[in-house]
Formats: sequence, C-alpha cells, structure tokens
Amino acid sequence: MSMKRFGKAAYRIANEFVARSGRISIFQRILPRIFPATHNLGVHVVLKRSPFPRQNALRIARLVTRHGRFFRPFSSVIIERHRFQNKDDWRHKLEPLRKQQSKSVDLVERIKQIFGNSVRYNEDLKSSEWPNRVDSYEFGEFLGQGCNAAVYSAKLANSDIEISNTKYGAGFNEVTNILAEMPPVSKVIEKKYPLAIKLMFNFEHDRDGDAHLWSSMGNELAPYPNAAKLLNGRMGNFKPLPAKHPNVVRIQTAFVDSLKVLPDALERYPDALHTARWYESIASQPKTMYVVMRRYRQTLHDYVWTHHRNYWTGRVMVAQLLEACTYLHKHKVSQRDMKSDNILLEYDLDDEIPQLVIADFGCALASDDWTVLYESDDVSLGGNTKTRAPEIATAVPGKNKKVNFEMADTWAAGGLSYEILTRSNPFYKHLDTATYEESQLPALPSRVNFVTRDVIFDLLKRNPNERVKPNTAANAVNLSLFRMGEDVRQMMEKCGISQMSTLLAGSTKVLSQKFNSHLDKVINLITAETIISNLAPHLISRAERQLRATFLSRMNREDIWQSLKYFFPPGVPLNTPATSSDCFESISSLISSLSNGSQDFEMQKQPARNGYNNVPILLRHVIRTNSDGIDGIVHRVRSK
Ligand SMILES: Nc1ncnc2c1ncn2[C@@H]1O[C@H](COP(=O)(O)OP(=O)(O)OP(=O)(O)O)[C@@H](O)[C@H]1O
Repeated sequence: MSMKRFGKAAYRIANEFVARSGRISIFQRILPRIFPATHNLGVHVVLKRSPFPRQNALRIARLVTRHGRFFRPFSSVIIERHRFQNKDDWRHKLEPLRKQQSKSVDLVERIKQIFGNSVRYNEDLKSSEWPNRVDSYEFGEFLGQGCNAAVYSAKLANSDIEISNTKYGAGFNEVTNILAEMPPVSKVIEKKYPLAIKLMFNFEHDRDGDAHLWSSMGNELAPYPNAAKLLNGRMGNFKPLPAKHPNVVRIQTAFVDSLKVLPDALERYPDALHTARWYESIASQPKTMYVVMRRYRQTLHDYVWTHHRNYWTGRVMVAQLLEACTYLHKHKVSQRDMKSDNILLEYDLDDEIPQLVIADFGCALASDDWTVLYESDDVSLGGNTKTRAPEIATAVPGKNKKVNFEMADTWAAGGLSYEILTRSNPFYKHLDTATYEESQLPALPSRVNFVTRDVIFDLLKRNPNERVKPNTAANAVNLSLFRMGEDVRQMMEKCGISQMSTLLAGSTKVLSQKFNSHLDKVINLITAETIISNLAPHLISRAERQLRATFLSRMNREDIWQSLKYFFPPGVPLNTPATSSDCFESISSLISSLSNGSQDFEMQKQPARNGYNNVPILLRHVIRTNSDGIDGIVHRVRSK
C-alpha cells in the first residue's frame, strides 16, 4: 500500500473512531489524536469503545512503526488498544485507570493536576540536596552587590556539574526560526558556575554565636520553603513561602559559616570585614550567612537597556511578573523592594524570551499579616522610596497606626511593566508615588495589546481597594497570550463567551452552569494548545511553556470570569456572531496546524499570506519583521 493511500486510510479510521466515541467530550476525543501521551485525559475511554478488529490494529501498528514520524499521533493509541485487547490480564492492567475514571473529576481540577504535578511542564519539580558548608563551594566571578550583601557565581567544589544542553527554546523571536523546518542550532552555553552565592554583610563581628545572624538576615529566606526549619523559631512569626515557584528566585540552601574573605573583598566592601577598624572586640570566629541560589543571567534593569525585544516578549515577561505577585499574594508575602535590579532573568540565547524571577527578599514582610505597626519613623517600610505604593508612600507614623502592604507589590508590578515595555519606569524620574494622579500616567504604545494596557493602568490605581488583584491581572495577560485562531477575543466569542456572560456568570446556578460550559470550551482549547506546544519546543520558549503550566495549574473559573471583563469591556459591541460550530473550527485549525508540512493531512486551503503559508496557523500571528523600533522594541506585525 502506498504511503499516501495508507495515510488516507489511517486518517479515515482515526476519524471514525473519534466519531464513534459517542458522548466523550471534545477534549477527550481530540487530544488522543494529537498527542499520545494524554492517556489519562481520556484516551483509554476511546480505546475501550474502539471498533477495530485485531488484524487491522496489527497491520496499522506495523506501518506506524515503519513510518513512525508521520503516524506518531495515532501510534500509541492503536498499539495500546491492541495490547489491551489481547492480554489476559488487561482487566488487572486497567484497574488503576478504571478507578480513576469512576471519580468524576472536574475538568479544571484535572487540568490543574496535570500542569501542577508533571515534570514535563515543571522542570522545577526535580529537587536535589546542597551542602551547607562554605568549603563545599568554589567561588567564581563577582556578580553584584547591594547594601546588604555581595553576590558571586559559584559551583560545587571538585565537581563539574553537567548542565543540560539546551537545544530548543529560542521562542518566537526570529522569523527564520519559525520558517525553518529544523530547530535552529543553538549555541550551547555551558555555565561553569551555575550557582550564585549571596555573602551577607555582617556588621556585628563583635557578637558571638549564630542566632543573631539568622534572626537579622533570615528575611532573605522568605522564598525558601525549608527556611522555617532552618530558622527554628529564631524569627518569631516568620512564615516563608511554602513551595518553590518558577517566577520566584530559587534558593537552594542557606547556612551560617566562617566568613570567607575573597580577593576583592577589601576593595569592594571593607566595612563588612572583621578587619574594619572600629570593631573593638572581634568574635572568636567571624561568621556570616550564605544564601546559595540558582544563578540568573541579568537583572531586568540591565536587560531592557541591552536587548531588543518585542511586545510579545514584553507581555510574556509581564505575565511572569504577575504570576510571581499572585503567588506571593496568595501566601501573604510582600517583597517590598520591587525595583528592576531585583528582578532577575534567565536565558541562554540572546533572542530567547527570558524566564523572570523576583529576587532579593531582604526587605520582605512574611509574617502571615499584611499590616505593620507604624508608630515611628524608625519602622522600616521596605526598600526604595520610589517604588513604594501610594498608600505606603503617604503613610504618616502615629499611635496605633498600621500600614497595609497587601497590594503594594501589585502596584509596583505596574511600574515594572512600564519598564519592561518601554524601558522607563515613570516613577523613577517623572512621577512621585505619593502625589501622582492616574491621568498623568504616560500612554503605553498603541501596539501594546489592549488587555495588557488596561491591566497595567489598573495595577497603578492609587486606591488599593480599586486596584486589580494580581491573579485577575495575571489571568488576563495570560489569556491574551494564547494564539488560537485569528484573535483571542474572537476565539472566545466563538466558544460562546460574551459581554453578557462575563457580567452574569455566577449570578444564578443555572446561568453559571450554562456559561461555565462555554468557558470550559475555551479552557479545553487553551489546554490543547499548551500540550501541543510541547511538540514544537523550538518554536515556543521554555519561559512561555512554563508560564502556561503555571497559569493552568492554579486557575479557577471564578477568577477567569473576572479577567474576561478585560476582553469584553462594557460598551464595546460584539462583532462576530458566536456559534458553537466555530469552536470546532478552532479545534480543526489546531489539528491542521500540527499536520503542517505533511501532504497526507489536510492542507491549509487558504492562499499564501505574507509568504508564510507553511507556517502553522498557531504561529502566524507572532511574526514580526521590524527591528528598528523606538525604545528598543522590535515591533510585531500581524499577518493580513
Ligand atoms: N541569583 C543571582 N544570580 C545572578 N546575579 C545575582 C543573583 N542574586 C543577585 N545577583 C546580583 O547581585 C546584585 C545584588 O544582589 P541583591 O540585590 O540581592 O543584594 P542586596 O545587598 O540585598 O541589594 P539591596 O541593596 O537592593 O538590598 C543584584 O542586583 C544582581 O545583579
């Protein structure tokens, strides 16, 4: 049988078995065709109902093996079915799956489990042990210094840590990458020193013991889930973040040990050394605290001045920043020093979309309480005055006066978003956080997506009660980043979301059920797109894949309804009639985008657009060509 004829037959059969799978949801029917590793999402349901005779299954399995690449989407489905039908112990094998299916797990909960617990989407779930002695590390170059510490690159002594060779992940920054049939060959950047060690400045060398070091420097450990154990009650009501987060600086370990005097120490921070002349009595063994972190490549401040970036990249960075704020907010932690020097970025290739983390928790408030008693000027209100939210900047000390930090980081994220998108944070120079009016906020470039523009404006509301919550803001920017169809809003309309549904969702039980079923279609599409994106790792950056996993693992319907108001602001009429068959169209476009380049699958029937006919539909809308943008922004052009 020719390859072409077989291809058609296999496609027809696959279609048929999808059609016969009866009441199984779109999600369960479509995903097995696209991505065989989605067994637990319903492929086994499909298999149990499959009408193939054994002979066909064997023949198909043989051909699949021969033309593996082309038929991979079907291969495991077919082979698995054959296995199930022929093994005597199939009941035993299916037991765990059958048990799983009998529980009717809510769609959103199931998606959250998949994206929250799978190493495929969260490299961070891997963990390892790190030594707690300064001799165990070899220090490298000086990375930076602030008022409280100096940071050096480092590695484990006597070890050559194998750094994974990142071949993929450059993301959508180059048209050539998108058009290339093969993933771009990337430079392998070997980090000889993959760690960064923060050597805290101890200005109290006349004090013996470790306890004062832990209690005065312990704040740094707010992002370290093991901190409570390390601190062992030495910091009263200190409550660190309970788990790692991809957008919060990764602390590997922390310890107190003898002060290591590095060759440049005397020149860079003489006052923090025990040789400083005003120490009257030096403790027997000068010590300090070391914080061992993952090493990042650059600060946000340096990045925006050294890199051309486009608004898509900017939006992915803003979304990551908001994800970090959402996580901190959920666990009642306020970083309180949100300036661009404290936002660190990781990337291997210059044109890769960076992974963004919030770092430097030295000023953090992590006491399970948003408020701080502010009775005198001596009470610390956090870092830089230019990045303090208006409610903090205008606080006046007084008896029983309390300052509330709940929405402070969220406000600062607004200024940082400006910096990401335009290079300049309006509060560093032009506006005063204590006195500015919202109407004075500079307009963001018109090419910034309308949802992101409105979100940033709402982040910078003076009144913390009117300010958008970080999770609502993060959802809105995340949703704006999906590529399905021509336009995200249109895709949502086609799935049945409207202005009315965003206003009425949650008002009654019946309406909620109806509108939630529309929302589930959108969530299905988004999930499918995210799973598919794993098949094209050279086209979507690691940062963006991680962002999607983070979003999908924490979403809930109520929050998403709030965020959808940014897509359907009151007063803007619908411009596309919504039909549910359109939603199927979106799904078909999703499938055909996968088969791009393969003649036996459905070909794109539309005429060439901008010469990018071979580019999968999913990717057409992020191609940009103009690299002479104002303010270092490379503009993104939409295909016509
Ligand atoms: N994990 C890291 N990877 C790479 N560089 C880092 C890392 N952590 C910090 N740095 C660099 O070291 C500099 C100083 O670090 P950090 O801001 O934590 O010190 P600090 O003394 O607490 O600063 P501040 O005066 O703002 O409180 C950062 O601006 C950054 O350039």
